[in-house]
Amino acid sequence: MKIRNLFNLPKSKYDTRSIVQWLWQAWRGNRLQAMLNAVIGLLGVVVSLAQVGAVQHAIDVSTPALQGHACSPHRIVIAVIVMALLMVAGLLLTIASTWVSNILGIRAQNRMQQRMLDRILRTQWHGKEKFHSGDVLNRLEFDVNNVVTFLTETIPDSLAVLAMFIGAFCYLFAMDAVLAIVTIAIIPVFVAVSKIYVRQMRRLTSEVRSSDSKVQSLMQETIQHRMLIKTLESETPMTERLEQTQSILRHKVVRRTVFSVFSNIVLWLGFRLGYLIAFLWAALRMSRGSLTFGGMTAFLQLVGRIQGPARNLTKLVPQAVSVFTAAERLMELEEDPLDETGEPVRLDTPCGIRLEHVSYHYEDKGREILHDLSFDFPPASCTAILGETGAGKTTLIRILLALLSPQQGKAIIYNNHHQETALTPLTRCNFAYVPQGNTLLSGTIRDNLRLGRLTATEEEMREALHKSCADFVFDLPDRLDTLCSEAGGGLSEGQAQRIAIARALLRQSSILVLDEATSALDPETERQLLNNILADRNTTVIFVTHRMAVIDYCDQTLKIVRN
Ligand SMILES: Nc1ncnc2c1ncn2[C@@H]1O[C@H](COP(=O)(O)OP(=O)(O)OP(=O)(O)O)[C@@H](O)[C@H]1O
Repeated sequence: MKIRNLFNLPKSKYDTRSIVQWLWQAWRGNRLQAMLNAVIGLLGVVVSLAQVGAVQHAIDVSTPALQGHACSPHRIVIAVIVMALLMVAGLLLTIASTWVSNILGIRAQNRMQQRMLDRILRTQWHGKEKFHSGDVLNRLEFDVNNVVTFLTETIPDSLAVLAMFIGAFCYLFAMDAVLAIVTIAIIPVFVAVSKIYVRQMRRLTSEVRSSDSKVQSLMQETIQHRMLIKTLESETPMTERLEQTQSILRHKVVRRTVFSVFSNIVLWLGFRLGYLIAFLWAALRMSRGSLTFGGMTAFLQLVGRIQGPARNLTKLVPQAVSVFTAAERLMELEEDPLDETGEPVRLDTPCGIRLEHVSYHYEDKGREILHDLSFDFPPASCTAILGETGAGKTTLIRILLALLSPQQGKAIIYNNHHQETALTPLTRCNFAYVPQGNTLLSGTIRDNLRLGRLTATEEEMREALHKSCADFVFDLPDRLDTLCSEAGGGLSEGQAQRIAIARALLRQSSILVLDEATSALDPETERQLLNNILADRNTTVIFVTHRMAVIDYCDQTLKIVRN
């Protein structure tokens, strides 16, 4: 029977086999931690069962009736020393387990987050994001944590738990077979009940997870647009919206908690009942003289050591189900194909671009944004792309940068040395791009410039800043080490734009694409900047612009007309 049917999981787009394969791959990356946890867990079982034997032995050697003569203090002391050594061993194992969980745990989680983030960054892009960024963050944080904890702690711990269960059962069986069977007789009932439990818990947990994602998405978007919200005087509506979203989450958490408390009470009653039965049985045997006092103590400890693992094993099922949910949520992030990989194709400068009958429409929109467009951007030329808003200028830029590929026609990069090739992600190295708006990241100005070229020297940064009319950086108290907050916070729009242009210049690419990149500059600075950029006749420059000042500098224009 399929696992999904067994646990009544809702239909998913991934089959059980692919989820298990995905989890297996994830496990392979964290083998060391999982194995260490398993070894520590198994040693813990050995120590724990040895403790039972040691206590039994210590009590028995201290009981005169059993010894038939006065007890030897020497033997009692040795028995207690053995108990103490086993306690120390238990403590050392607990320390080792905490160390492995915390130190190696955070490493394993970081590794998986890095891998996922890298995958997301290299995924093909189709014009807009599939998931809300808050939702993606929620998955990268909680679902990754869930998967890593399950693979590196829960599964190895379960091995130890199983070993403890079997070891304690055998020990008890050797002492009293009937009692051992009575102790585990309740397990089939648990398995039957846990099926109903899992179904309900799975539904409640997935509702809580998706509400949690919504709360995080709302908070993230609110903080991101704090300025806008202030200017719209929408602080109260936004807080109220958060309260509404959170109240749904609270309601779902309450429902899940009520269900979980109820299940725990039922579980607790079952285990207590089992314990009382075991106690009664052992007490009766002791009263008849067929069980020593040490034996009675061992009995009770062993019942605990059977019931504890049994309880933990029952928890494994809902945990496994929740890991399946987490794995599916992470697999969704890896669903889209990767960009083409390989050696970047860098052509000798200057390069041009030829569009041959290019047509493009976004996947979910029927309207053709670009229709049968043919155009030549010759090497070392300067072109202005014009067009009314929404006509498709940015779409065309995305095609040049190979972020989108046309459904029809060809987009080719070429040079005067007869090199030419179709535009692909591998030809992106020939481009430097300055997008619309403020695109600086948090960190220093130097950090932002290094995104243009990691190896850029201070002198090269100075030169690029000078070319982009951003000499003001050297008048700031911390110069290149001036800290910007998110989206270049702390700088004016025009200052951020000029640093973004310097960052693009540092790429030293043969084609420079600027999307409304001078919109926040005063006419004099804009003129100076255009002169500086166009002085390099090895660079092909493409402006998307509505500004006459820019158009006047260009050799040709391309007007995109709305279809
Ligand atoms: N990811 C997308 N999915 C579907 N349609 C899109 C997507 N991105 C843009 N569009 C649509 O494509 C059309 C062209 O958009 P584009 O951003 O290229 O226009 P634009 O000329 O750059 O506009 P503006 O001057 O306002 O920036 C618009 O009608 C827009 O609604």
